[in-house]
Amino acid sequence: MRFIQVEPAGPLQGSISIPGSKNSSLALLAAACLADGQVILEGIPDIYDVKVIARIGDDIGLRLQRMPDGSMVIDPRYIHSAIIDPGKASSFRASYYFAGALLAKFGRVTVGFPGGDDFSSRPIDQHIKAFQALGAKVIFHEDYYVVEAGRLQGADIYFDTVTSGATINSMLAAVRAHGRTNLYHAAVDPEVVDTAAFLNGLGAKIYGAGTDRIRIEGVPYLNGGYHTVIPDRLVAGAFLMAAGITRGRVTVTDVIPEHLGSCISKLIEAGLTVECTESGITAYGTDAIKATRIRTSMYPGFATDLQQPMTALLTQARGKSIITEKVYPNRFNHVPQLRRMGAEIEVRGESAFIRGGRPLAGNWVHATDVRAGTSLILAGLTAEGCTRITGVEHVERGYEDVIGSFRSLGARISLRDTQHAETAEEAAGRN
Ligand SMILES: CC(=O)N[C@H]1[C@@H](OP(=O)(O)OP(=O)(O)OC[C@H]2O[C@@H](n3ccc(=O)[nH]c3=O)[C@H](O)[C@@H]2O)O[C@H](CO)[C@@H](O)[C@@H]1O
Ligand SMILES: C=C(OP(=O)(O)O)C(=O)O
Repeated sequence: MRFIQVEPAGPLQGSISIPGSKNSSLALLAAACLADGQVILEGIPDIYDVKVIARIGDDIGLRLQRMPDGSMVIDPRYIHSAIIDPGKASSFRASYYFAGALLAKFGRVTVGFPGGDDFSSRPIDQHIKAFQALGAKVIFHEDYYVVEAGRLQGADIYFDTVTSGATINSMLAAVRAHGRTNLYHAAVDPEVVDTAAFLNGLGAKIYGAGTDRIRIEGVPYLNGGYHTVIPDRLVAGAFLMAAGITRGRVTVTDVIPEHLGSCISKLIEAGLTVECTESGITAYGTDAIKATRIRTSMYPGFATDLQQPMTALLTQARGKSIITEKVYPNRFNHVPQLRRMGAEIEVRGESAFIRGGRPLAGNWVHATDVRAGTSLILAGLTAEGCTRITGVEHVERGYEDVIGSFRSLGARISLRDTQHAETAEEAAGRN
């Protein structure tokens, strides 16, 4: 069994370039299916979820090629099937985008139910409602669903809740529908804006992305094109928090600081000094991290995906912090693991009450999901002794070269295997 080993190494220092956003990339790769020509995407991270999409591509005829410069060339012209294998679909969340993206071209799409991080119920009722509003019929089976439509017809769609996934999926389905679609109560996340920008670059007519009302005028075809994915604000935020928990100094480069507005503001509230340039952010840790209160919400609020590393940081803040999880009220799987390291955290309802300022101690802990993994790595960076984190596959869903990145900042972190409890470097040295 693989595990990540983290040992104390003092303050993290240095600068790190942030890869493309996981959540945007997953939407863009599915959106590329809508094109009628070749697409080049720059900045797609090398993560597990992207590898699964490549395997889905092999099944359905979507050609994906990683070039030596890291860009991805995607050719959707040879797609011959709109059946997404349930096993592959359920191994990540964003498989639902294939439903929206393939519907207009094929008229019938079969997709397994979405997987991804399992921290509570994650309904897709708003995706279904949008497909139905556009004239599609949705049929549910035990481990997959079928969406079919003779011809998609533009419609007015009022979301019952703000959802980035359903907003993006509705854009995908509506972009080649007949006539106008209006999305009301739409999510304003950067990933929504990025997907709209990509599609508009191919010739789509999407207006208002980034506001809560998006208008889409359907077009009969889309060209090929080129696009660079936005940087991963969630990876960037976690590195800034790592500066905080180790009392170090970390600069994240190639980011869009505006995407991290609520995160930066909370880090300052917690006592960190944060400096921004046009495309970089530097966080300076402090010996006196302050307790604070967080309520997660959809963008531009404090992201639920940054809640877990922030929980780790607040274990080191003197006093009582309260984190209230409004997006996924049960998303506290990291808390029992942090408690195994000595953190004093109590979860009541949708809130975690943290009595901070206690030293943490290394232990065997399990990453139940991608951000739980980051939370535990951060905790391990400040803990006494050795922290060993299992569930590496979850971390790999969201982070490209997590080991190399933290090491470049001075962390003592390695990927190991219980079967051969030595690192690749140690093995190389031995031979
Ligand atoms: C692949 C991807 O991009 N994942 C992100 C996406 O997930 P995901 O797309 O699943 O999240 P959404 O933005 O859709 O969810 C936001 C809220 O809407 C609710 N909801 C959503 C859809 C629906 O049909 N019905 C419904 O009630 C959810 O339960 C949640 O409370 O946004 C989440 C919220 O920022 C992030 O944590 C995930 O990292
Ligand atoms: C919840 C997350 O991912 P997914 O929606 O892909 O499960 C995440 O990235 O934190």
